[in-house]
Amino acid sequence: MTQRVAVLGAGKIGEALLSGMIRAGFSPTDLLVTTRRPERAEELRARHGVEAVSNAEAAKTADTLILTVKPQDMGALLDELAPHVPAQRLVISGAAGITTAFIEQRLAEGTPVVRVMTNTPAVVEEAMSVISAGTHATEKHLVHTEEIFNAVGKSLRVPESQQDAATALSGSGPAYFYYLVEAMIDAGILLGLPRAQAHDLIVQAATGAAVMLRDSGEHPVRLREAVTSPAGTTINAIRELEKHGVRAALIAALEAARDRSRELASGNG
Ligand SMILES: NC(=O)C1=CN([C@@H]2O[C@H](COP(=O)(O)OP(=O)(O)OC[C@H]3O[C@@H](n4cnc5c(N)ncnc54)[C@H](O)[C@@H]3O)[C@@H](O)[C@H]2O)C=CC1
Ligand SMILES: O=C(O)[C@@H]1CCC=N1
Repeated sequence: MTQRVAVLGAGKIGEALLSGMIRAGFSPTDLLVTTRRPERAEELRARHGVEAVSNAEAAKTADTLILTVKPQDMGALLDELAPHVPAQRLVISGAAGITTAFIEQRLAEGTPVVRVMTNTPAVVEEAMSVISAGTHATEKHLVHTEEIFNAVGKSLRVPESQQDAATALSGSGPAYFYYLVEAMIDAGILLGLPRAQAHDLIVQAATGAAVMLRDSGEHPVRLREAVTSPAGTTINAIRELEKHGVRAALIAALEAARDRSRELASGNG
């Protein structure tokens, strides 16, 4: 049986998911999107061949609803959807912080809800999507959610109590790496390299390091030790990183992201 999937609030994450699903073999005719602006709907139609409908129409006709609006917009969207979502529709939330309980309280009793935290590498099928079941979501609902999110990368099931931490690690994670790359490009400029060259050197170093982290089976400490020669260059850099508290800064940063995810649970921003 064909399953219709609707992406409600198709912005950056919604479109990344949509395009990944289509590349993975979902038919655009089985996909619906909703947007706030008509121009955005037209853009998505032109790029992906998907139909844009109202939120109420999506709720009535799709078997699975994926909500990819900002946490602060979730309450209003759920209020709009509530009269139209038939019992037993699978509702998947992709919003940071918003709990399955928040959604369950606003929809019909017994609605299966799944919470997912994915990330932007979905656009290159390298997402990490962290999945948790709400009160009424069954194994079948989790498997269906995995089918969707595995189209754009890897997935992992976790208890919902770990979602805020997962958001801090993998949801926001790409931003930390971009930030580090940006800072290292600046360092290249300081050392006298042209910007384009500094960019290429650091991006390739990052890509190589990422592939080794993923494929070598080695612990990151071992990989770093292999780069760090006695009385060599790398240890001088590491000493500066330690002196400036970079490890402690990263731990504090991720803790702050986790705390913000918890705050967003209220849906009030
Ligand atoms: N950007 C990221 O790296 C990640 C974002 N997320 C989560 O994904 C969600 C979306 O984030 P982005 O895609 O970055 O934001 P975005 O702003 O690009 O997309 C949200 C879209 O929802 C639309 N929208 C809002 N209310 C609507 C309504 N009532 N009906 C129809 N459309 C509506 C907005 O017009 C916008 O286009 C957020 O909840 C965020 O926490 C999750 C993982 C990573
Ligand atoms: O910054 C945010 O709130 C979203 C959620 C995870 C990544 N971006």
